[in-house]
Amino acid sequence: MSVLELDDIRLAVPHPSGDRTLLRGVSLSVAPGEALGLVGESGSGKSMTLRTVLRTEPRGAHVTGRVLLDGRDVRGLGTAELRRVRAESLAMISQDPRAALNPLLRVSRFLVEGLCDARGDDERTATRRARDLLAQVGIADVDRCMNSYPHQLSGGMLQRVVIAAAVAGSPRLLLADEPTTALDVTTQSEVMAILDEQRRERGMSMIFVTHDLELASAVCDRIAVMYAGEIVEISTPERLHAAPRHPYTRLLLDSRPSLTARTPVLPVIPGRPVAAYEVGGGCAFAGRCPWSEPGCTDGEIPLVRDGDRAVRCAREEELAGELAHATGTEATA
Ligand SMILES: Nc1ncnc2c1ncn2[C@@H]1O[C@H](COP(=O)(O)OP(=O)(O)OP(=O)(O)O)[C@@H](O)[C@H]1O
Repeated sequence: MSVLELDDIRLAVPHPSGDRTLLRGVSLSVAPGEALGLVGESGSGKSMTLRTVLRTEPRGAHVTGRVLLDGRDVRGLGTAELRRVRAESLAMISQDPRAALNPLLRVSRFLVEGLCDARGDDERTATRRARDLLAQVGIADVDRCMNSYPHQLSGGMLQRVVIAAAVAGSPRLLLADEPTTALDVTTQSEVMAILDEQRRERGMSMIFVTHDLELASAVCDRIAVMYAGEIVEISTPERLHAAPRHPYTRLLLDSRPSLTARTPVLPVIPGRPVAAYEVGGGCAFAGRCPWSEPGCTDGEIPLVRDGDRAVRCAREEELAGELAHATGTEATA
């Protein structure tokens, strides 16, 4: 059974000019121990998807569809049960570790109180565990870290503290929303390696939200590509790179900077990203797609599954070969 299954999640928020759709039927699953990358441009709905799992969507949002965590629909849980499920089964790591820590508490208090609450540890046991956890996430000077207030630590150190707290109870599912985006490049790779190592050692599943297709490909078993509030392609990193099936994925791959090809200007995807609420009939990407035809703007285009892959493109069969071999020719500067 999947650790997480999202089944046709639709989300709309109230707006003075009428409800605005932000998610248009997101379906995905995460297997035990699996890391799923959720990739797409800014505003495509990646963070909002995670928020439906945590049930922290904007106030007044209308949500339909099912969020099954180990087979139980978290959308139907009462407050007390939701709190218990969140504490036992889910952990969130966001871009800004400072938001997760109380600025008035030393790291030791943050970790020890968390461990006492979550596991019922006494203070001595929790302190010993907190120190072990900090060592496991690569903190060299554990004493100094335990005695520090958040403002005395670097972003990289703080994110390690947040990772230590997140993995402490070995939750079933880690939700990581751009956990390294705010860090410098060297710290980014160290923190990412620690997160990856801790997750694998504890057999935890993860949804990893990022703009960075390469980073997601390095640490995830499968990648789901989002566009305008829906998933347009799911695949393994290897197959996604070798043979993307959706034009948007192809153009995302083409718009990566290359260290070897000398291009005077970086190729970009033509046009601007479309918000979910702006999408009419047919394919949301049709207006920017070099391969679109008049038929692409009609009706609803389903996400068609094929083993561990899935694609939402009306021309998927015709384009399969072409998308696999196109190399940046369709992206424009
Ligand atoms: N509280 C809110 N109320 C209304 N709309 C919101 C709210 N938060 C986000 N949105 C809108 O929802 C859409 C999806 O946002 P979301 O944060 O999920 O995107 P994202 O793919 O995670 O982008 P980014 O990579 O920039 O974080 C965007 O159009 C955004 O403007």
